[in-house]
Amino acid sequence: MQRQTTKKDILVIRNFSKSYQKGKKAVNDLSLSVQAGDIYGFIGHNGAGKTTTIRAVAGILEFREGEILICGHSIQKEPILCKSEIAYIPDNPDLYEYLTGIQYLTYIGDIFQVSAAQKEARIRKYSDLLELTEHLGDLISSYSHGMKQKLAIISALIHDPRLLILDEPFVGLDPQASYHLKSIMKELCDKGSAIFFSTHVLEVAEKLCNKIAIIKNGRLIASGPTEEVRGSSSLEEVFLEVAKDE
Ligand SMILES: Nc1ncnc2c1ncn2[C@@H]1O[C@H](COP(=O)(O)OP(=O)(O)OP(=O)(O)O)[C@@H](O)[C@H]1O
Repeated sequence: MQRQTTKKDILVIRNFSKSYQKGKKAVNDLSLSVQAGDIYGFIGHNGAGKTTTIRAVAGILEFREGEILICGHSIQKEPILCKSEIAYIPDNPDLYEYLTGIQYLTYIGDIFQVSAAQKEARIRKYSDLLELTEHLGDLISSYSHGMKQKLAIISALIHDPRLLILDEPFVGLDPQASYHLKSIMKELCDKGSAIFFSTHVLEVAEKLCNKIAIIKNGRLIASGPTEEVRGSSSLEEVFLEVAKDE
């Protein structure tokens, strides 16, 4: 019998499949759930199907097989409602280069109808933390890759999302920014939100995540609490073992 969703379920993926080409499934019958307070790491080899899953969860990739629920609502049937609850940071954020940092953040805050006071407070808090405040008046086109990533992170936090979805968030961030991002992730989850993110950095996944899913050739091959997935080995050992070709 299919498990009912509970109030704590922030993200439920049920039997999700996606093919780009006929006859070849990029993701095959994937099911998992992310609950309030979870920092859920999604790991797998190149081409395993992580970004495909993440883009479907974020509501920017159409699919016909399976269902994805955000706080109990279908991303296909109620996309606007779902998108008001989530924030998605792709691996290579596409920002409006002709805006300044502050113009961009204000614009994103307005789209999510965040009050002026909350917008200002969150922009100040996260820009200070990520040391971007002094650059907010500059055009985004002048930003380095890491600065653009920081801006994307701040913009994702402006509406205090229930679900933060990140694709390879630590690539390109300096150690200090990585440290602050990890503390932001923990803080968000302590407040009852949830995080679902892909990474190739297994040490980070092992330390940061209370739950892990491993995907291989489009199929989920392990998922659950990090200690259970890891068993008595390190996550790296488990990953290398399951990544071997059958
Ligand atoms: N737009 C697309 N058109 C056709 N095939 C695609 C497309 N996007 C992804 N694929 C294929 O789907 C499969 C899964 O790709 P996906 O990008 O989801 O993997 P990934 O786990 O995110 O990989 P990586 O770690 O390299 O980012 C791969 O075989 C890939 O070639």
